[in-house]
Amino acid sequence: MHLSIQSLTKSYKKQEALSDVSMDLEPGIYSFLGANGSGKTTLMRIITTVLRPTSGKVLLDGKDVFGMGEEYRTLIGYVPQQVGYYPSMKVQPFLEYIGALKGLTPKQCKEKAEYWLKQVNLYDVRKKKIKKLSGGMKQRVGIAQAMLNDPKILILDEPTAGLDPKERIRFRSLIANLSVNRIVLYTTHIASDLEGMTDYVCILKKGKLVDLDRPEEILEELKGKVWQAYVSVDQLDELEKNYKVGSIDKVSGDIRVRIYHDEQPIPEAEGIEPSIEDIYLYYFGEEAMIEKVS
Ligand SMILES: Nc1ncnc2c1ncn2[C@@H]1O[C@H](COP(=O)(O)OP(=O)(O)OP(=O)(O)O)[C@@H](O)[C@H]1O
Repeated sequence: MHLSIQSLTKSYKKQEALSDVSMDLEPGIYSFLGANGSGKTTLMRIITTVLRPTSGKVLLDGKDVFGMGEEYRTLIGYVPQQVGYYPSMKVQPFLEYIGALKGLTPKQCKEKAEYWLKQVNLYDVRKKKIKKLSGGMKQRVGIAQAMLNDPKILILDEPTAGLDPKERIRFRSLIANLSVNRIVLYTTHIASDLEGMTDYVCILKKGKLVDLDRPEEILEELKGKVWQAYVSVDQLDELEKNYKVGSIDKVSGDIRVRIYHDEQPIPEAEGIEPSIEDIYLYYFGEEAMIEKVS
């Protein structure tokens, strides 16, 4: 299975949300990292065919997915960013209802609902109302409903938003299990979501794909560009004006900062090994700082 995204561009009236994005995807996990408004949701919605691009194509094994209709939609499982999921319905009846909408027989609906409830570890709460579940549980209901027809392409938009650290870990292992023989795409703006969970990182910035590589390759690219220094408050102000600065903390009275720059920014800065958290700050330092201030 091969999903080819070719020169996708999407313009909304005045705004270009995606600009000439191309990539080739094989089974595995792809995480799309980007600041707010970088075009992640727009790209996911085009891949699901919910949204048409202004130009460009999405091909599955050489066929244009917009011409495949139902044949393509049965291969797709989509977990959108915010879903209501009928709060007063109980978990299993909800899944069976979605199964029916997807064209499964009543017997298949029951079997598939029970199978996926076990897979996502929700079997014990199958008789509870959806509104009574935690954020992480609702997220898993979303995954179960997307998996009912065994899609070959699973798309999750911001699946870890609102999850606590334990739920995030659970989510990671669930996704790792699901990615065998499937293309799994998920969007995030949380760098730690990449840790030990993704095969490829796709970095979207202002609608453009600026990098697509294995996380270890991206870390390799950052080598020599991540610096650490101990500074005073005045120096910190100065640094923030001139450089991308991240993870500021106090260490026995001094302020420890990480600075992202292709060359040594100040003489007292020492080069350090890049970590997964640095990927986000390196690419989106400016936006991260704006978010912090606003
Ligand atoms: N229906 C729309 N009409 C007009 N502009 C839109 C529409 N949907 C998205 N945009 C704009 O397109 C750009 C990309 O939006 P998109 O939702 O794809 O980004 P995102 O990376 O998913 O952001 P977020 O993390 O905030 O969800 C943004 O500037 C957004 O304001």
